[in-house]
Amino acid sequence: MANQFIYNSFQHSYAILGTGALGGYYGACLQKAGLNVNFLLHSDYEYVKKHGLVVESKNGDFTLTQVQAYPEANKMPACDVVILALKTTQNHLLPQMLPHVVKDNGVVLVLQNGLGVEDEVAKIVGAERVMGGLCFLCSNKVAPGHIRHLDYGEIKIGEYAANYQAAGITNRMQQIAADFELAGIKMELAEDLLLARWQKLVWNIPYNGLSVVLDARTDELMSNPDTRSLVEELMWEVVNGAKSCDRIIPQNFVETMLHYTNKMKPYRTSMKIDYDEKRPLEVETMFGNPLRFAQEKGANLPNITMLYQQLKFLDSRNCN
Ligand SMILES: NC(=O)C1=CN([C@@H]2O[C@H](COP(=O)(O)OP(=O)(O)OC[C@H]3O[C@@H](n4cnc5c(N)ncnc54)[C@H](OP(=O)(O)O)[C@@H]3O)[C@@H](O)[C@H]2O)C=CC1
Ligand SMILES: CC(C)(CO)C(=O)C(=O)O
Repeated sequence: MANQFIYNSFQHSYAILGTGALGGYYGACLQKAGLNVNFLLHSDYEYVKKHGLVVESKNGDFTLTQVQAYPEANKMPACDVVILALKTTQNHLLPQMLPHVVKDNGVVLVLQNGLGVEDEVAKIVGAERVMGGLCFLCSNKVAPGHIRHLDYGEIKIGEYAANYQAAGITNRMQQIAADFELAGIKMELAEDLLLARWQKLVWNIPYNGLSVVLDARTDELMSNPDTRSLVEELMWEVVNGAKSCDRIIPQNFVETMLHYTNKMKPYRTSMKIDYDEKRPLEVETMFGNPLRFAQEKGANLPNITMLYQQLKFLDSRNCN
């Protein structure tokens, strides 16, 4: 809902850990709106330091000729909000990166896909300094310092509490949402982060997984009756996984996700892009962790288990 949040005159400082498709897009939008944003770069640090960031977007292209770019997290200033936008396959770096870059009263906002990352981050910075967010975004990094935003962009954020207990709506969530809304990003507040994460998996588990295993785009998976029914079966298994964790995904949610994907432009999922580029897949956070959460509650998810095993095989062969 546009302008839902009253803007607080105190503006947060932001750190973007991972200036790629997602972090580069949201970070650039925040800077363009006048916020203080610090970017952690990797392979294109020198390039971005010199030339800035280019964003091609369906909402209008823009260039930031100067950005506060850093080659290492421990050279960044401590910030109010640290946006975690690395691929989850790089999360082993977090114990070195996070303690320095988040202020004592700051917060790490995990914008990665999957499940269970907030638990890991809480072990490093404490549960009271963790929030999560689900991004309904189609964006790619297409060249050094060059982000292409293809579609959507809404973010649903939720507070984290130990063991993913529902934590309700807080003042700081509203303040962060106000910053993003100022930057033109549509925001939603979730009372229950675990439910929101399971709901996002209703999309990610079938499409990210099948796109790799079957070498297919979303439109191909939807137009063939066999794969269309496989997608739906996987979605219902995710709904069952959520149920095992006492989270009820409404019946019509599966229909909504199928309809949403039918309306999407043909899309190569991020996992498929990673596979094609021979990068490691986010298989543990997107498949392994949801399976482990459900298994701990005694639930058996056979189709997702099979997809997980196939993806692990493909991933290990692809990266060797
Ligand atoms: N892209 C999208 O539309 C969406 C993405 N997501 C999720 O967001 C997360 C990020 O994905 P996405 O932005 O697509 O991924 P990208 O690969 O585009 O971005 C990740 C960035 O992290 C950087 N990076 C890698 N290693 C390091 C390091 N050691 N130090 C600093 N930076 C590093 C990479 O730099 P370099 O390239 O130079 O190595 C890259 O720019 C994932 O969990 C994804 O599933 C969720 C919804 C939509
Ligand atoms: C559904 C989609 C494609 C965009 O909202 C997405 O969330 C993803 O690629 O992870």
